[in-house]
Amino acid sequence: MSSGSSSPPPDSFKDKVNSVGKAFRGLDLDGHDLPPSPAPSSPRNGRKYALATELVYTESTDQYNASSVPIYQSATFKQESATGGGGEYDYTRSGNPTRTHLERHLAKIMNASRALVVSSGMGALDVITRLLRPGDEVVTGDDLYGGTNRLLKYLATNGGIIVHHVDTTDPEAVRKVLSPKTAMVLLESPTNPLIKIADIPRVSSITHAANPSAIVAVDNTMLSPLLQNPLDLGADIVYESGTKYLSGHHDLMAGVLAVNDPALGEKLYFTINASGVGLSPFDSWLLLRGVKTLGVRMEKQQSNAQRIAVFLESHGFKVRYPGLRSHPQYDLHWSMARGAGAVLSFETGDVNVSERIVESAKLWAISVSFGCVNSLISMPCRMSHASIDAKTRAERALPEDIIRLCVGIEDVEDLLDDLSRAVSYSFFQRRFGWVTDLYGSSSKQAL
Ligand SMILES: Cc1ncc(COP(=O)(O)O)c(C=O)c1O
Ligand SMILES: N[C@@H](CCSC[C@H](N)C(=O)O)C(=O)O
Repeated sequence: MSSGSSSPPPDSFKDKVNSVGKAFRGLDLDGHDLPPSPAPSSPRNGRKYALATELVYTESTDQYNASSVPIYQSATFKQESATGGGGEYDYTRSGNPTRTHLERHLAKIMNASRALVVSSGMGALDVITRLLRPGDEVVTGDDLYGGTNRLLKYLATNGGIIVHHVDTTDPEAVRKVLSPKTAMVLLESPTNPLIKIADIPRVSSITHAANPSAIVAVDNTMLSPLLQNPLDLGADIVYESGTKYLSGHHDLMAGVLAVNDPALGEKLYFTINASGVGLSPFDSWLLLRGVKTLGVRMEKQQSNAQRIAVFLESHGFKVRYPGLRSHPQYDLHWSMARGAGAVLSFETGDVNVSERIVESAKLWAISVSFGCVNSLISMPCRMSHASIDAKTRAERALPEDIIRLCVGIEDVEDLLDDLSRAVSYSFFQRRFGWVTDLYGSSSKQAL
């Protein structure tokens, strides 16, 4: 149902689900939904195997060859002398063996010479923004995660940084605001939640041409290193929220930064040590454990997401997902990435209907975040992006009725069945408001 439409979707949702299901099982959707040739992964930094293998494979550094790297739950490390002689570590804020093991593993997967892990995705962005000085200019998107927007707004208000929000799907729009004062271009691709795609190679090259010292930083949270490696596409820094796909179970908060320039890596490390945001040993261990299953999780999450996107689109909804040919930047996306991820959004044309859908779905938890094994449903304008004020949301054309789905690894028929019932019920309710108890009486808690 595209924005503004008022007619409800067809009644026989379950039948439609089944017919879409049959078609998809045969992967017979006129080639619409399979990428022609996904961007290749370019193995570097000693990687010997395919990425899915490298995710699992880690060299043991443990004296007992433990299969699972130990959690060095120690704040301090004894030294051999008072004059600085001693081991590699002195204090966990400065470095910890469990964290180092994770960082080396991530550097390999992210095609980086150095990766660093911190206490959250926002912590990673904060470390990056410490590279800025008052008077510097930042160019970024007009669709951004709400927390990113909030931190940039804070820096613009309190830190003397000038922030330009432009449509980063248009490299010319970026070029127009570049100046000798541009210190950073900050991209999300795909964006959260409008799933807009930036041409990372093009934006990187025009940025570096305009100002060789400007840094291109890319937030890769929406895809993970399994599906896209921005450092290979011209970016100087890639960062992501490890809270999402990398960990995959919503049981920790983490942020990851990766670079290929050693001097830049040192600057970032300096801030992490100076400000004390390095990831704890236990969370480092948990994240390492999560990363090992990224390949299988992502495979299932993406195939589920594809089915759901096709289903919604086949019922007339405006669906934003780079796995659909209808995505306006489908070819660009697949020239940079090896998958579409498992986050999609769609509009209903009516905020109340959207709210009803979100609240009626039982299997889909109403929750912020994404990349987790269980499926989530949310209304960004009320939740993850509520910190962007309503006026700004309207100026940036963020639809109030937009629903974001973050698809997990459940049985896809269950997900489709639950979603289609929630959708049918909500449109039915809008049309015949006097029927109140057909479906909504069983709350999520009843599950
Ligand atoms: C695209 C994106 N970047 C960064 C973040 C920040 O990550 P974290 O919640 O781990 O701080 C989030 C979500 O929170 C996000 O969606
Ligand atoms: N209350 C939090 C909301 C976190 S949103 C998390 C995630 N990035 C998402 O997009 O769902 C906040 O204000 O930061």
